[in-house]
Amino acid sequence: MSPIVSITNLSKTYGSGFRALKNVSLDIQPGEILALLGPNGAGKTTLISIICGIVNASGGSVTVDGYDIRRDYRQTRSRIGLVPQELSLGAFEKVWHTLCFSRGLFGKPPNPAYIEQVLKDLTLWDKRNNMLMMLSGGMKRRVLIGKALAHEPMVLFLDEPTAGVDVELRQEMWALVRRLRASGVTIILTTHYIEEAEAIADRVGVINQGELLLVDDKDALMHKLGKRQLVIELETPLTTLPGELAAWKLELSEGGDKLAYTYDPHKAHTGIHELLQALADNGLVIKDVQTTQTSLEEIFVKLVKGKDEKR
Ligand SMILES: Nc1ncnc2c1ncn2[C@@H]1O[C@H](COP(=O)(O)OP(=O)(O)OP(=O)(O)O)[C@@H](O)[C@H]1O
Repeated sequence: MSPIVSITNLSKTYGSGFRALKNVSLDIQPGEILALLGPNGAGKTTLISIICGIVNASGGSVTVDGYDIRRDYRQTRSRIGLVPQELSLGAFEKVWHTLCFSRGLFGKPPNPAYIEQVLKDLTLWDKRNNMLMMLSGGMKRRVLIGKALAHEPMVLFLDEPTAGVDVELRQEMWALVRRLRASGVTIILTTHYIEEAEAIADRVGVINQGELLLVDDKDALMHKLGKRQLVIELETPLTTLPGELAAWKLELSEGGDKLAYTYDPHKAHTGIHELLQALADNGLVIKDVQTTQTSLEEIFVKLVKGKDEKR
């Protein structure tokens, strides 16, 4: 399948001389949800802004559905919907009119049935005649999504869709993103929230200081870099580990009451069965057991930190 967005060696140096993007290359496949994860100032918005034609690249190229963003700007822009970070909506405009107007800007003929569907999908239908200033923050955010969808784009960019949004609304937004994907829209979102990437992305790209450190399938990333730990709580704390347990490379907690065994859950043989047997053979009585999985957050922090330390 050809990528819907293809980014090749993209660079951006702002007028101040600051290099916000350094040779970024990335292919985005139709129908996927890609999360671009990175700390403040990593270059995420710059990347999106270049693809949407708001910022000019200093080098490299981008195609959308096979069209070049510079040469075929109108073709590419009409295929893209952008939901910006900031709420930038007129106060007195009505919801329905906002979406219809936005559609018109792209030269698309009116399609009330489509706009109705978008508003229903965004659960804004009963607010269609409300002025924007009468809406809650969460509703305004959904109007921004509706505006971005009004011209039927193939690719939707969401810049920090849930920044400053409460937990309930965040879950609602995630469900909405999934529904949009199911309707065939490719979604690229930027986020600081690792749990957001973990919850909805098919692939995760990590950006730091203008560089794309990696892009990988979310599950593969967790699989490759994630580790699982079995934490065993003992009835009686230990001062030292019995030599017979050396093979498991256990970590003994400070108080001596917990043993941590790190293993690969994807291996046919994890060694847990033998470990439990060896504990019993050494007269160690287990009080409790617990398993923990490295989160995407830990993986992300390790990646970004590792890169910073090399500088
Ligand atoms: N117009 C500009 N002129 C100069 N530097 C800029 C300009 N716009 C952005 N930058 C710088 O480029 C870097 C990347 O900014 P960008 O907004 O792309 O980051 P981001 O990853 O989206 O950050 P955040 O998560 O905080 O939104 C930052 O250091 C920023 O200060």
